[in-house]
Amino acid sequence: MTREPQRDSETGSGERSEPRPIDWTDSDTFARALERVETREKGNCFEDFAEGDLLAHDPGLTLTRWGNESWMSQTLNHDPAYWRSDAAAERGFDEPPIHPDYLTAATLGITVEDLSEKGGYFLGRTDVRFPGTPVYAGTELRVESEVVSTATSSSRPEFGIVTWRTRGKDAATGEVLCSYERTNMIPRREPVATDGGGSATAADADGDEDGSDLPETFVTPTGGFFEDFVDALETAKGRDAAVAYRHERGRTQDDVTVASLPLATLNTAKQHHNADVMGDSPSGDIVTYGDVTRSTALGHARSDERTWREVGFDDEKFHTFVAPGDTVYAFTRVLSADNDASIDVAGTVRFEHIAFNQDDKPVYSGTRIAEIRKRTA
Ligand SMILES: C/C(=C\C(=O)SCCNC(=O)CCNC(=O)[C@H](O)C(C)(C)COP(=O)(O)OP(=O)(O)OC[C@H]1O[C@@H](n2cnc3c(N)ncnc32)[C@H](O)[C@@H]1OP(=O)(O)O)C(=O)O
Repeated sequence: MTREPQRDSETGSGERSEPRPIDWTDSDTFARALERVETREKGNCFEDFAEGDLLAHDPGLTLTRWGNESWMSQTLNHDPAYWRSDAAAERGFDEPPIHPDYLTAATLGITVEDLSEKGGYFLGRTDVRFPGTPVYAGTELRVESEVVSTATSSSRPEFGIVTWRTRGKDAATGEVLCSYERTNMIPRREPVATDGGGSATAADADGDEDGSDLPETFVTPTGGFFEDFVDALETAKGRDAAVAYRHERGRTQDDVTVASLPLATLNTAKQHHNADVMGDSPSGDIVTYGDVTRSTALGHARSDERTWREVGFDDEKFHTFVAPGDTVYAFTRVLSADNDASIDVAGTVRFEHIAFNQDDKPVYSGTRIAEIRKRTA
């Protein structure tokens, strides 16, 4: 069978001509080519975001038992209701559900490609709520974000600060399962002139560095039930005292926590899996996904309490990097305990949790509202 010769678009000769061969294995040739070609960039810069913009994120994710169990096991979250069907039934669940931590991490992971893949830093998050829980394995997640604000960073001219409101929805019903407001530092295409400001350090904000603004006494609850938190707060009341304690467990960061867990949530932030690029960054290495750090600290805290239900999280901040080899520990302060939970068998406790590293440096802080089981229930 004969075929019509295709016209060559460059020569018009009528003969098909292959592109000129290039020896890509010659390292000089290849290096010069890399210098001259354009890079097909990923992600958006600060200038690409404007207040009120709506973004529907393309990636979707089916929340699976495997994803949930990987996340929860690697971050030491062992609440039986998320692992055992009898414990789940006792808590009123049809089966072990998807944990709010994994739901939060998956909701955020899906957004990274559009919101923060360009780089920068996850600074903080607030108003994390779960209006649609319980969520079960098999639920398909769709996520959308709205730009709440954009601001110039006075201390870092090469970055801007962007806040988004994100909602993770059940793709089948449209019900909002998880929502929060998150703030990142995002690289600018063009640096701006700033006052060179620089904000106060944690030490400035917190008062004396030697800890002299600390209370005289720290009270530790005698157990993990709601009544134990009430009693400890009662003991501290009217004295120069706080209910605060550290948790014994630590989790050293490894390939699984630093790279595998974020990738399993479709989080494409190069911070977690591109050691080549991150070698030249301020951290000098890949860093742990903020949600892994936070879940790990919360896992340590939950191991010392009888959690009934997670209600929400506020004022979350990421203070410094966590890198492979670093160990994540946790410290908890109990802020209040009120008998106003959604169910009689539990009470509401508000905690402040600090994740810290092997050098006792805080890496994450945030407040948490959780319903804690009553001993008398
Ligand atoms: C997801 C995801 C990525 C990740 O998960 S990365 C891992 C988690 N995040 C981190 O490891 C970041 C840890 N933080 C740091 O290392 C430092 O905070 C950082 C980013 C190097 C900044 O250090 P600075 O000392 O420069 O910090 P400042 O406290 O002065 O903050 C710089 C400016 O940001 C403003 N800011 C800070 N926190 C918030 C906040 N929660 N909300 C709004 N604005 C905030 C602060 O006021 C400073 O503003 P200036 O105008 O003074 O510049 C992913 O990629 O999505």
